[in-house]
Amino acid sequence: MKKLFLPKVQKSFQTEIPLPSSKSESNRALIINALAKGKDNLSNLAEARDTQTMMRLLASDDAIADVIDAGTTMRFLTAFFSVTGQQKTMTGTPRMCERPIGILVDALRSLGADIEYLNKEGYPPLQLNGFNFSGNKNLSIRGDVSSQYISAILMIAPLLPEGLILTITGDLGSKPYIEMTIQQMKSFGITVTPDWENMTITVPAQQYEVIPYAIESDWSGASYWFSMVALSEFEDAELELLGLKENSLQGDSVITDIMSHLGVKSEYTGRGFKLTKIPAEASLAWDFTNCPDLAQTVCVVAAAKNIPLTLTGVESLKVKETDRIYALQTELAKIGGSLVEIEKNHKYLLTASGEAIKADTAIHTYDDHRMAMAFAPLALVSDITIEEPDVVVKSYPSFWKHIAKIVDIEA
Ligand SMILES: O=C(O)C1=C[C@@H](OP(=O)(O)O)[C@@H](O)[C@H](O)C1
Ligand SMILES: C=C(OP(=O)(O)O)C(=O)O
Repeated sequence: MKKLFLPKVQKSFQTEIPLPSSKSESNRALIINALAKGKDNLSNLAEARDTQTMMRLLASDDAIADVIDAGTTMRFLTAFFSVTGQQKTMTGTPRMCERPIGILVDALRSLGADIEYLNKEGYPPLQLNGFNFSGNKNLSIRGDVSSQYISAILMIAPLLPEGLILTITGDLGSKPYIEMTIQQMKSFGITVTPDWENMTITVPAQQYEVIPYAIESDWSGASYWFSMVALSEFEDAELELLGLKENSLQGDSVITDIMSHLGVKSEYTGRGFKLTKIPAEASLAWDFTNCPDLAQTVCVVAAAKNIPLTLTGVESLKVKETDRIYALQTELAKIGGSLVEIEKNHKYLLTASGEAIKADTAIHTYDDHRMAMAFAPLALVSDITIEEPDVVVKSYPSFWKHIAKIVDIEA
C-alpha cells in the first residue's frame, strides 16, 4: 500500500494557490452543452477525473459507459443517454454499484425511458434501452437521498415534448446543487421557474443556446486550504486562493462562514480569497444539509483544535464515495476524536481527547478523495501519514503539487 508522509511545516507560509475548476459546474456544463450541440465553447473545465470521465464518455460510441466512481457522471449520463435514446450499459466501481439510483430510474421510466437493472434492483449497473415519451409532464421525486437525481432530470427537461413540472417530495438535501443546475440552465438560455414554497420547478419545452461558458474555481477544493490556515502553528500564516468568485454558484462557498468560527478570516481580493488566522470559538454547531462535502474538512479541524462540534444534516454521507460517517468515526478515533450519534439519524457530536497524536498514525482513505484531503492539513502539523494519496484525482489531481508549495515533498 502506498503511504504519504508529509514533513511538518517548519516555517510560516504566505503563498498563492491556483485552485482547480469545479467538477460539479463542469459536469453540468458538459451535459448542457452536449444537449445544445455546442462544440468548443466551454473553458476552464475541471482537471478532475470525474470531469475527464464525463468528457470521454460523451465522446465515445462504446456500448459500455464506465463512470469509475463519479456520482454526477453516473446520474447525469443516465438521464442524458436515456432521453437521447442511446443504448448504453452504465457501470462503475464496486462502490458505485452500491450507491442508490432507483429514484432516478423510476423518474426516467415514468417519462418513457426503458431501463433494466443488470444486477441488483435500485443500483447500477443499468442497461439503457432507449426512450419512448410517455406523455407525462408531471413528475414527483424524493429529495432526501441525492439532489443529483433532480439535477439530472432538470437538465433533460427542456427536451421533453411538453416540458416538465417537477415536484420535490420529503426533505431536500444539497439544495444549492439544484440551484447551481438551474443557474447554469438559465445561462444557456433556458427558462426555469422554481417555486420553493411549493417545492415545484417548472421547465417548458425549449432549446438550449450555445454560448461561451467559463467554469469557476472549486470551493469544495478550497476548503482544505482553509484547514491549512486553521491548523497552522504560525500566527502570520497566509494563503491567497486564486480564482474563487465572491458570488459563487457553489453552496460550498459557505466554508468562509464555517471557518470564521474555527479560526480563519477570509477576504475577497478581486482575484480570489486571502485567508489569515483569527481566534477560534469554543464550540460549533453546523447543519451540513446544504454542504455535505464540507463535513470531513470541518470534522478534522474541529478534532485537531479540540473544538466540540455538533453536526446535523449528514445523513447523505453514508451513500457517498464511502460511508463517510463510518470512515470519519474510525479515522478520527486515531487522532483522539470521538464522533457519536446523539439523535438517531439526525445529530452527531464530535469531541476530542486533546491527547497528542501517536507517531506513525496511518489514516486510511477508503477510496475517498475527501478523506485524504481533509486529513492532509493535519499531516502538516503532526506525524500522521495518508494512505493511498492518489485518491485525490477524483476531484483535485494537482492537490499534492499544491501542497508542495508549503512543504518539501515530491509531488
Ligand atoms: O450535484 C453535484 O454536483 C453534487 C451534489 C452533491 O451530492 P448529493 O446531492 O448526492 O448530496 C455533492 O455531494 C456532490 O459532491 C456533487
Ligand atoms: C460526493 C461526491 O461526488 P459524487 O457524488 O459526484 O461521486 C464528492 O465529490 O464528494
